[in-house]
Amino acid sequence: MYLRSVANTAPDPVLTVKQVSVRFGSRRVLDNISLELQAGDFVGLIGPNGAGKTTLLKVILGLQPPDAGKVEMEGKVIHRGNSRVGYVPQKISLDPDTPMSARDLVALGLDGHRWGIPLPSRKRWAAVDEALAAVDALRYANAPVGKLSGGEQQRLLIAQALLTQPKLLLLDEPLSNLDIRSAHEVVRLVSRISREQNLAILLVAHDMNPLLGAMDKIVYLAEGRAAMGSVDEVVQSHVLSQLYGYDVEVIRVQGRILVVGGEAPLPVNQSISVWDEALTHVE
Ligand SMILES: Nc1ncnc2c1ncn2[C@@H]1O[C@H](COP(=O)(O)OP(=O)(O)OP(=O)(O)O)[C@@H](O)[C@H]1O
Repeated sequence: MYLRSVANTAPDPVLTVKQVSVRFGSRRVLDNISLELQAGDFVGLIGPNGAGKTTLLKVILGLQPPDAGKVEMEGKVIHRGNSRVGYVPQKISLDPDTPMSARDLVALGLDGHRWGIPLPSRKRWAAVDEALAAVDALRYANAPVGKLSGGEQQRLLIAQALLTQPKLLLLDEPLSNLDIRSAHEVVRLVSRISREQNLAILLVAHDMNPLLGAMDKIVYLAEGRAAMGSVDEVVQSHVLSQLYGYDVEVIRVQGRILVVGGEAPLPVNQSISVWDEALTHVE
């Protein structure tokens, strides 16, 4: 009886991905992927180029129907345009002369929404300013967006995605094009928002290093397969070798993690890409 009542009160995970597979032609890009995110989880979705990270985000957003499996938000099958899912796509480049203030850019998060019932003006701007405050961007709210740094622009895009008060925030490569310092600032910001708003966050990156110590869990994707757990559980030579399908080695140097390819019985360009990643890490 006790066990039953505990089971009944356990909240549904915010996001459940169940045995999802996606094929493009004869190529299986996602192969039986399962993962769960609870409220407040900050999870890094890590993997080399072409591993299927963006495809997985598209499945979660309802933009890419899976060939097998399903995705649920709080126990209900997801649908396209769910206002409870915030999404920041891969970096949009803003023309330096874009005639728009930072505040206006964030406000597009309200106007662009499919349920966009216009809020009374005062409420609307209060919501925009709240989102700007959440990402520490109020001080440049009136600045022209095109003149802001990459890190500042990234904060605005996150603020825009927060406007619909999502339960789940998907960030596709928000750290690419940022220098190390700005990347760490964005990671700290995202980690804080996740805690303060009890928001589940899935952040895509090809380099896990800026996220070490900040993410609660990692989902490592390679060759269409995924392993989820703590960094210590997942980022081990034998776990990653199983995902890649050939021997890779995990090396820890001065607090950084390198994944290097060993004898790869795969096309040369794929093994080189693993080495490239390692070389990028040591730069
Ligand atoms: N609509 C599509 N039709 C055919 N192939 C596709 C399609 N979308 C993606 N792919 C292929 O699926 C693979 C995974 O792509 P995806 O963009 O999901 O990878 P990724 O891990 O996000 O890579 P990156 O880090 O380079 O952005 C790639 O080989 C890509 O070319």
